[in-house]
Amino acid sequence: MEELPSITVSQREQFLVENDVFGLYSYFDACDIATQKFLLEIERDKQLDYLMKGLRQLGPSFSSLDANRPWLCYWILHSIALLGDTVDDELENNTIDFLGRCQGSDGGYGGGPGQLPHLATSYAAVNTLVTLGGEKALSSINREKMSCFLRRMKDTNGGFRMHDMGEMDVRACYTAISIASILNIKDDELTRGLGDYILSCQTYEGGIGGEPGSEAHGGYTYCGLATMIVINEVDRLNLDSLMNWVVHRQGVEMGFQGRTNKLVDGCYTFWQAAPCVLLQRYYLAHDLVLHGSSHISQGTDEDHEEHAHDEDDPEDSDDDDDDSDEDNEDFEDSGHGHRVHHTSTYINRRVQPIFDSLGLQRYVLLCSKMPDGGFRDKPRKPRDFYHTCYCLSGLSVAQHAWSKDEDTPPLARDILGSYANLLEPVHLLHNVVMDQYNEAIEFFHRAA
Ligand SMILES: CC(C)=CCC/C(C)=C/CC/C(C)=C/COP(=O)(O)OP(=O)(O)O
Ligand SMILES: [Zn+2]
Repeated sequence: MEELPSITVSQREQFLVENDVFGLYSYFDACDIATQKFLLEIERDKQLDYLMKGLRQLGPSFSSLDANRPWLCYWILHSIALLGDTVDDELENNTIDFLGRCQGSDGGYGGGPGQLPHLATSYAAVNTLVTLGGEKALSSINREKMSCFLRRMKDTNGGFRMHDMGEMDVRACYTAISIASILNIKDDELTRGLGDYILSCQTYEGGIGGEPGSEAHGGYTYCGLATMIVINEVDRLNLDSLMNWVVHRQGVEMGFQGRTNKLVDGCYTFWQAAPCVLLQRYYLAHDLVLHGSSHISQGTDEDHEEHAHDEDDPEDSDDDDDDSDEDNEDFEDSGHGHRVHHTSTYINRRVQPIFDSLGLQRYVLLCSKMPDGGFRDKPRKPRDFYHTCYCLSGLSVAQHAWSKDEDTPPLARDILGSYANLLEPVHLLHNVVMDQYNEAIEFFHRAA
């Protein structure tokens, strides 16, 4: 008897995931329009309910995250901010007090009160306080001591360690430089040799690994690229190969994988889509040509139509060829508190994303979104706050990817599902919502 060809464990896992994902897409395609609309809804109330409950009280299974408590604050509060909501005064004050107790006497924030200061939890704490905003939250950060902590983490080879005697990697570089940039304490001492270190982590594939010699990975690629942009050395990277690597991480499921030959995962919606947008905007701003691609230029995105905006899309009646760049107040109320912008207003400030933005939104909304709120990695996985934060962050990046700059709002056709799905825009280098970022920058500029 002829032997069946054997498949590897990885091939089998990939096959099972594709089966689940395509099963969900086929189910969606077979539904009537009303059900489809419902399935694509972000369901803000359910999201907020899941998030608010988590911020107030977590069950015993979360004890394993005891060294990550500022991260839980950030994942939850940033998700709430992306949804355009805020917490009440009591929750806000409790969060500020709690993070104050995580702040070490020699600077930086630990994973909980009395724990060793660590760069990752310091980044989470600072981003949480920036997300809360206001005098009390922002002034609770001891900038002088944070500056000492960052200097202590700096290594002579240019990189940073995660904590005293800790490991050195691209995450540490990014978290240190993101904190320093937001708090307005970045200087030559912190940036010296940093570009050399990140450069040594770019691999033959084009992406960036965690440390020299490690495999390229989406999480580290985001960290490395964002760091190079913040320190103004991004042109030292091989940008063409980085671009090539990152766009090819979007697979047949339409979500992103973290590294070559690995499975799709909702959290990479942010870690991989943000570098795509950062690179595309950098290429556009510097008049660089993307080799091997015709769609990076100022597309009028005709093929965008085919992804089905439905009958309530106000774009359908518009003249897409109008390239007027005037702010002609050409909007209407979507009925969800958002104002829908028409193509004619913003066409010159729009671009065809270098990844399939609507496909990515479809993966997040149909495969990662859970019926009772929260988001997950992939079908059959449970929801969690990390994936909720990065699925929502990535969804926001995908929705806003059609704009050449942060000031151009998305059109209805950029958003999969109703315009009520529109999320707040994030600052791509720090992953805090734009308004909160602007407030913090102003505050720490005055504090200097
Ligand atoms: C700001 C900050 C601290 C950023 C962290 C960035 C980040 C997500 C790094 C990823 C770390 C990593 C090697 C995951 C691989 O896990 P895996 O092998 O379970 O997943 P995979 O199969 O998808 O690669
Ligand atoms: Zn994940």
